[in-house]
Amino acid sequence: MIEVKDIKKKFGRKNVLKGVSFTAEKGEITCIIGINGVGKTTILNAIMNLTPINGGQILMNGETINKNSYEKITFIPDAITMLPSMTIAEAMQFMDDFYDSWNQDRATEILSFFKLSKNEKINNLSKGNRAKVNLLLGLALDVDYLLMDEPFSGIDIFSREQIAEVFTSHLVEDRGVIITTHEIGDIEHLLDKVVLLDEGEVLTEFNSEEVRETEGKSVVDVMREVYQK
Ligand SMILES: Nc1ncnc2c1ncn2[C@@H]1O[C@H](COP(=O)(O)OP(=O)(O)OP(=O)(O)O)[C@@H](O)[C@H]1O
Repeated sequence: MIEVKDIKKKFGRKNVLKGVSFTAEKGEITCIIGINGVGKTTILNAIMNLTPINGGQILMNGETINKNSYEKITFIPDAITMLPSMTIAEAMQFMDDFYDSWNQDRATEILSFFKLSKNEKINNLSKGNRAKVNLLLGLALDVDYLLMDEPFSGIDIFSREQIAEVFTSHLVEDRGVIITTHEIGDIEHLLDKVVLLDEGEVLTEFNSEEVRETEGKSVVDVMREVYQK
């Protein structure tokens, strides 16, 4: 489990995170929802130790997150970080050379699932296909936790549907996934847990299935209630 406990982050005088807490379990998809600029990426960066925090704690399996923990987590940013002149095959080779946890069989499986041709240059890919390659490069690592920044943002409905399918497949089964989004749209059914952020604070954290069963409410219903207060 990843536990984010009362983390605080300031940029200059701006209090971006004012004491954010939530947990993300293995085998579940946790979604951090909030409008643009609310601090979603900052939370992921804090978990990855890419930005120093001004207070609070981040634990993984009960221990303060540390160098060893990062062998079990991967961060998939919202845009591909490989050189655009690389082919997909070259990007995969790069990952293979760089990471012990790279799983070539899984990469090949995702490649064919997305119907991507590995000789295509990243530069020449559509936005949707670039998002898929980005996802592939993260998903093919054998790690317990995947952090994904806006994996559905700005891509067409067909690519969204294909990416959504991956989230319900064995490719993420048993792993803990944290995704961020500012629009819940058609991904609601994928989520186990929802964390609603506003003005640097968590407004509520809930299990979407539970709320659906016990209160008959969708995630969007809860969002309307909480944000329109
Ligand atoms: N390195 C930085 N220096 C100064 N301010 C920053 C820095 N990084 C982020 N911020 C500010 O912190 C706030 C939160 O940014 P963040 O990128 O975490 O938001 P977000 O919720 O992920 O937004 P989006 O949905 O647009 O990606 C914003 O106001 C942003 O301008």
